[in-house]
Amino acid sequence: MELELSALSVTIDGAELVRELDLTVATGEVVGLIGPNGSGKSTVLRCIYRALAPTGGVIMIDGRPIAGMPPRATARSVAALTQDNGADLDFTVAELIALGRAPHQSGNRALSDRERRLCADAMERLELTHLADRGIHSLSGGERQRVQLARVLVQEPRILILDEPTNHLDLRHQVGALSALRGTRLTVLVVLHDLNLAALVCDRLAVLQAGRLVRHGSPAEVLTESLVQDVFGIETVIIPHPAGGRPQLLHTLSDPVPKGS
Ligand SMILES: Nc1ncnc2c1ncn2[C@@H]1O[C@H](COP(=O)(O)OP(=O)(O)OP(=O)(O)O)[C@@H](O)[C@H]1O
Repeated sequence: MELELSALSVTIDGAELVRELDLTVATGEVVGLIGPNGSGKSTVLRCIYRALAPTGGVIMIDGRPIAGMPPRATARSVAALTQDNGADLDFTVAELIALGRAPHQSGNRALSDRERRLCADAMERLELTHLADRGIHSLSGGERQRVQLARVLVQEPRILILDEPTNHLDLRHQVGALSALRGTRLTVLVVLHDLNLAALVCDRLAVLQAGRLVRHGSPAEVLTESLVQDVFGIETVIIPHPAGGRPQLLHTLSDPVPKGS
């Protein structure tokens, strides 16, 4: 399924949070949305999973505007892992993951054998099987984030919208989760702050600055030292990864201000 944003704009209380954004994510492509804090990344995602109505432009799935689709139909195609996925109720891990099947169910039907296998596979893939009966509120931040990832995977969406899906994960789980993402062959739009991981996992990157798309293209086209300086305001050295050649950033800390100055 293809996701297309055309002239997407969001204005709230006179502030233009997103301006005339054009972006297409082709079927099976992983596109990373990057940019500094407050540049509008989550606002764009919120429009796609319909938590926010854009004030201009159109969002289309396979050429059909989502604004006219029944919410349940959108929920069957689009799964979102957001910054505010916190579960209020103290579900167990197994129960919360099974909730991913809700858009496919009617009434209180029990999970089918296939659906139970799907949940068990997702728990295994994200190393959660041993936590199946634990309450969500007793988990660490990283464990909870892996549960939410398992929930969106069992939803079997065609399009995945992910807002910083790895920000609570340790390095091994970050690499594991993003490797799993590449293996899903889903259409993915993902916000990532770690530009090195974004360069490794994404087919293309789109850079937002103050609500505008300022650059998009392959990681090698986008991640240049001048772009990082202009958009993020830091000096960095960019080298090709020894395996595969994707750009990787080497940071330098600024000199500390001498004491007494
Ligand atoms: N409902 C709202 N009313 C007013 N301003 C808002 C609202 N929602 C978001 N904003 C502002 O819009 C800007 C973009 O917010 P957004 O959350 O999209 O940024 P972001 O790029 O995802 O940032 P971060 O990297 O910090 O998560 C921010 O300045 C934010 O304060």
